[in-house]
Amino acid sequence: MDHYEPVNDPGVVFCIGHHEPNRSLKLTADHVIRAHESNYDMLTVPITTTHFHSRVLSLLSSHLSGLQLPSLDPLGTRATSQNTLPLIIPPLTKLDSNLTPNEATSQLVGVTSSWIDLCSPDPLIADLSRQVFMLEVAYAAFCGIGYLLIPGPKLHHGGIHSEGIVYYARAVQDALNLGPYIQFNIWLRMVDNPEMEVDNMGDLGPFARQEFLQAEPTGSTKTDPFGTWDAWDLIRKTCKYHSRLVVALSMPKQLPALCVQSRWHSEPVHQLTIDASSFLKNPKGYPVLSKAHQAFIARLMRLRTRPWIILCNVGPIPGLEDTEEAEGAQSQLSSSDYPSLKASKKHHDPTPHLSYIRNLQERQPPRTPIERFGTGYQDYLQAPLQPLTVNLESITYEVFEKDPIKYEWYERAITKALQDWSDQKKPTSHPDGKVILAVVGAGRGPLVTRALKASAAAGVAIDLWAVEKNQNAFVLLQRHNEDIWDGKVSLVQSDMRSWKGPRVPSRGSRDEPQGSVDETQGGGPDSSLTSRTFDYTHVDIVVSELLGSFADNELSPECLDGINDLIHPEHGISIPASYSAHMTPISAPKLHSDIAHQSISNPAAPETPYVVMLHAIDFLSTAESTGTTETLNHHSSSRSSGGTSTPTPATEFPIPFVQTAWTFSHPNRNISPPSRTSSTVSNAHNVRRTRLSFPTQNRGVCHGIAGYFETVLYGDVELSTNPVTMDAKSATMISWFPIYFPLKTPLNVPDNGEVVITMYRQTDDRKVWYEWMVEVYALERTATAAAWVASPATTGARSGSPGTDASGAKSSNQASFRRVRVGMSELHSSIKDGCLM
Ligand SMILES: C[S@@+](CC[C@H](N)C(=O)[O-])C[C@H]1O[C@@H](n2cnc3c(N)ncnc32)[C@H](O)[C@@H]1O
Repeated sequence: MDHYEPVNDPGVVFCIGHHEPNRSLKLTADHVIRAHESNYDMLTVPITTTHFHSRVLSLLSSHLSGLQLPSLDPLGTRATSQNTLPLIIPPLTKLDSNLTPNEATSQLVGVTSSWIDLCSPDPLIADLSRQVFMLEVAYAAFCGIGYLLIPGPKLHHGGIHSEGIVYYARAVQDALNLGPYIQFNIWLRMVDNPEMEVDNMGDLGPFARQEFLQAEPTGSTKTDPFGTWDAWDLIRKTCKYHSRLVVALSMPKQLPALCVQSRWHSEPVHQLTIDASSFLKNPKGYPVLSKAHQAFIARLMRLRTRPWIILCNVGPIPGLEDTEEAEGAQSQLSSSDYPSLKASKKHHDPTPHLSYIRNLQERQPPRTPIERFGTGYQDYLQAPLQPLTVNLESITYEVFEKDPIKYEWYERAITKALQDWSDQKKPTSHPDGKVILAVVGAGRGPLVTRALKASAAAGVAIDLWAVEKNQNAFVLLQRHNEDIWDGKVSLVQSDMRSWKGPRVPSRGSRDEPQGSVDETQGGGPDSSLTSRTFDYTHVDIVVSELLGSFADNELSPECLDGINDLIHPEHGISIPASYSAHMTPISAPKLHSDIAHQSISNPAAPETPYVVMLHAIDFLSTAESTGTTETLNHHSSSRSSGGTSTPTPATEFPIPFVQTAWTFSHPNRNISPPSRTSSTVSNAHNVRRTRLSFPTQNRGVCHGIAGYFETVLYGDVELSTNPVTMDAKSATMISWFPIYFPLKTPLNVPDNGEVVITMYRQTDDRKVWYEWMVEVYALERTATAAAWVASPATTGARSGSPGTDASGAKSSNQASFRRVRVGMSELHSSIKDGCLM
């Protein structure tokens, strides 16, 4: 069970900014106040002016006019001294920027020039662009600008596609050092659509010399859904997942497929820019967003760090821009778009886009119970609890006890078990015919209360025992026994593994009244107070809740082994009857970045499984159909948040492919008897290993493995944190967050590939730990079926991979595929932080 403190739901407040690309004002504190009065939270400001732009263009043009045509040298390179003759831009002058450090600066988002081309294949243009960029970053840093909006890399240069991104990334890396207090927002489109990448008058891109451009196209001219994400991935990798490097995402009029939306949802999107052209018109002519856009915004707004919304080209802020500029901007809207001022002055809204977004803020869907409960815990890494070795605090138990589902389900399971016991007329271990029920690991006693209720509901008498090793919690158990349970419970303060079992009156003395008894470790009912004699007997029903986020990671198997022999050998049952660990590979850039930074001081950080409320993640292996925006439109109401809710085809989430790693069942009738040659009991039967194959549809990066659990309490009463089954089995249960097994070095995953996870549960009879390793395969189409055909590893898998046939071979139109390993992690091990038994 996980531990976190719930906090009150603060509600969703949008932070909204205004972007005017041609803003030429010298912004002062008064302007910012004006913007606030209009209900905007912040404004963007260009770092440099058109004067600076003109100055750079004239420099370039006079430089080019004096240059010879770039030629290859005898060694075949164009990187010669002649061709790379630098052009140095002199420092900024007062006419080059309208920005002045003042009280308003902290409310401004600086925008660097979009007319540069850091990716240019022409070294002259790329270097000139780099200088412009650096001058702007340095001046923004000097002025105290905290946030910079950096237009994303230009991906298409004649026939060359996505080749210069590394130069862009290198420049950003330098900029991060130049502006040590600036957050750099790389402004990206959601998909790479070459048609959207148009050059404007004065852009440096078209000045690239023909000799550096390739005649023959190397890249596709089609839209690449993951093209801009690929560019981002390269930039942030070059910059080592820098915490001040984030995404400003431009939301297009037509949203891309859900798999692309999900990818961006997992990235650090700190700004969401919405152009006036992305709005639709409602019947009254007012700007509105489509249901799909609303759903995507709602999804982003549930993240721990909500993006700011920047409205672009939506007309002036009233009273801020001069009339000419205002008219220019407004002219983008046709006159029929809005009721004319004359016609309906009373209803005129000078900022209709802003009003709409503010209205959207009010209409944000309510948070799910787990979101409310876990506010502030999204993507927050926690070490798993070790309740076996550490005594929990009362507040921790109090948090557990707030779960609206778990205890209810336990009560149902116990009631059913008692009813079945009675219906099947099974003999009991108590001489009076009562069913002997023991809650082991009783904590502060909520399951004890539920067991008493279940007994009353089923009409089956029980002899109830509660075993707890936490001496502090035991005080409360004693108090509850007196105040709430009428002394009906026999309490045992002991580690369950050394409990000798319940004691019942000997057959001959069973008519004597039985009172409540307190038992300390190894002891029994205080028989000196009565004339009764007692015998040890079996437990009929053992109830425990010792589960962790990955089922067995809080050592439930080892604890329950300790009382295995106490459970009646024929009729005895355990609630839970079984539990299983489940997993799936994920992309989790935020978690990777946090762990990478932690590992500077703690080298074991990437070899530790963490409990974490997964939000900003993307499932790499999903069911084949990832849905469309249409689906999203139709079902925008049936949603909940992040990776923790159950996606169905009717929701906004692609369905993850989650597989079972292994299972434990209790009582375990297969434990081998203790060795005669050794005093220690072997734990070898609790070792597990698995190797599971996960098909991946879209390229991405695997940062680690998400782990979940399912448990059968009794019969059809089950609990689940598995995103695929949790809604059906135990919707709104809040007790557990998933577990996350990180990879030290993220692995790139190709389109239509496979991720294979090998995982061990290891033990040395003193502690338990996990080992994990990930391999990535590309599936190569082979000409004939004679080649070795893919046979995904599925040992231990409960179900086959989507897209694989019964034999495990990928098949499509008779084509065969060969698996080629393209990446492999090291074998990670949590042995240093293993769970002590
Ligand atoms: C996750 S808490 C559950 C507490 C309570 N049953 C509930 O559901 O709220 C697990 C409890 O088991 C206790 N525990 C763990 N291992 C134990 C052991 N070997 N013997 C006795 N108690 C144990 C812990 O001290 C803790 O109180």
